[in-house]
Amino acid sequence: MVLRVENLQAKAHRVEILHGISLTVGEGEYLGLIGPNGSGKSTLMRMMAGLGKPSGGRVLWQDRPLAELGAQVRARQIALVEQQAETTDRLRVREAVELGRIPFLSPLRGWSMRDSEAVTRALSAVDMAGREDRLWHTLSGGERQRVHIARALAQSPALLLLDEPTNHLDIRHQLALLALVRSLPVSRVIALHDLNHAFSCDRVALLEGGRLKAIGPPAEVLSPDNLRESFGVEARQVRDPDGHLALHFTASLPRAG
Ligand SMILES: Nc1ncnc2c1ncn2[C@@H]1O[C@H](COP(=O)(O)OP(=O)(O)OP(=O)(O)O)[C@@H](O)[C@H]1O
Repeated sequence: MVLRVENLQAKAHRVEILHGISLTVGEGEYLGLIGPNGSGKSTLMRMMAGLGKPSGGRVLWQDRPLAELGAQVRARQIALVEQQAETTDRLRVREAVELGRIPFLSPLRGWSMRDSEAVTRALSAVDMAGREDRLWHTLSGGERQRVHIARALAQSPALLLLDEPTNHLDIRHQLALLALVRSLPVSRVIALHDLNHAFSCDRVALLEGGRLKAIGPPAEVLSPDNLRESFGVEARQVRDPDGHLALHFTASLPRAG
């Protein structure tokens, strides 16, 4: 296992947001994170990246408290793509992706071919290779999202944390991105709103009200009971002709109380 979250609690403005979450991320595992709006997915992602201080519990990276690792060491291991990540206006696409290599540079180790190759590979992976000279402010929302992901890929992390990475992306780029993420030989945690995408994860963690309600194989966690209780929808699992599971949503339920 690469990452262990132990009884994690987090507060914002004295209000408790995460209430004692415990889970692990295995080596090479693809873990989906689902839950309704405000259930704590982004907060948990940030804590897993070592950003933000827990109000209780801890996060361990390969059995060492994440808080004890220096920022540079952490950045060589863990990359986070946040939901509304922004960057400076005058940056070009390639420059934005080159930022992912900063954790590897030092006075003794300057920019090398290896760094350039990592940047080129990352740009191709997100289908932005032909647009590397474009200025940031001229990019569409989806193109910006792809550049952010390329920056994280250029970081060559052992753990990639993606907070709703398909936001802003058209369907072709959504599918291409999810196929890419699935194929990466590293540990990955991905927050998803499209629950059908969660079926391709190794395991799925369901958050509700800052608590871990369920974690396990997608078909178990995406059960009609869990979806009714956590999301307030009626849904059933169906198999397509190729044998893949998908959710069929039939109704949204009135709020209880
Ligand atoms: N800086 C903050 N100050 C106050 N409240 C916050 C802050 N950050 C998060 N929260 C609250 O914490 C809760 C969890 O937020 P979080 O963004 O982690 O949820 P989420 O599951 O990622 O939501 P979404 O699906 O809408 O992106 C929400 O109720 C949110 O309003």
